[in-house]
Amino acid sequence: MPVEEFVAGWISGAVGLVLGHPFDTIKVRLQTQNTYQGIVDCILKTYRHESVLGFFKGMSFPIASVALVNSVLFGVYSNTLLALTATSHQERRAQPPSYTNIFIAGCTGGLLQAYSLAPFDLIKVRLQNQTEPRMQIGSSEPRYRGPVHCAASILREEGPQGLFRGSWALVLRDTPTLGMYFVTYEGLCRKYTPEGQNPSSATVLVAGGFAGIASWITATPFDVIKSRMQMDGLKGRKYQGMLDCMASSFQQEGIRVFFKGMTLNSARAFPVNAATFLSYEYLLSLWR
Ligand SMILES: CN(C)C(=N)NCCC[C@H](N)C(=O)O
Repeated sequence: MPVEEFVAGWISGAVGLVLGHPFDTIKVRLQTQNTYQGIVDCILKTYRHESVLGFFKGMSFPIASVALVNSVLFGVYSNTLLALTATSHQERRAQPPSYTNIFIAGCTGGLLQAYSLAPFDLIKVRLQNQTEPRMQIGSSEPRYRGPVHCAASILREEGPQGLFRGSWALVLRDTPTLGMYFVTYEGLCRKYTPEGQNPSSATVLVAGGFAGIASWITATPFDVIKSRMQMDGLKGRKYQGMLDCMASSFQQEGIRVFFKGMTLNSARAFPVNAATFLSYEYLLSLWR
């Protein structure tokens, strides 16, 4: 089993994560709190109340976990393609796999990624939603003192299953959309690359960026439900389950609720995934 894909997936994921985290914090707050009037209002309030540090809340745990999560995604994707087509990453330019096989491999990577991501993502969302400014004498103490305290509190108060709250919505968000992510990336690379050659850096950047946008636009409805399910349980249970969360969100806020955070998801997706694919392809070319 080629391990380079796992390592390249880890490093490229970390690069993308740091670039995209401020967008992600604003998006999570807009999806789960109804106190903001829009993107600009949320950015201004976060900055005034919590300084620039507010945008980076909840980032330490994803940085630690991106090794696992992104290497699972890229490693499983590439090794599933190897099993389906008997071609390694290097051979795939000369013998391009079918889009059906790329889709199946992407969905498999997405499914396994979702399971490894679930507890880390839940802790990230809980920390991102803490709006108390850090280290100010006299200000109220945030509920969680950091990722480890957050994980321990969830385990104590909500049990081990509490760490997997929202994981069904996460699986539904990531499985089909990651199939689409790799199909879009490969499709654009092939369209703008002469046959048998490797795509240029510019092509990789653009194809990666658009793959990110396409997948995040389609992922947004389940992303909203996932974030709400993850916040449920903090102050008692509001939803009976995923379907109840979908129905009551729809009843209270209309169809618009499923598109909350879509603009930010798309704006974040381009730079994050352009950087992710560029570093992934670059690292694999170094080890060839
Ligand atoms: C639509 N979804 C869930 C994705 N495209 N996921 C792939 C993750 C890529 C990158 N780390 C990111 O956060 O955009």
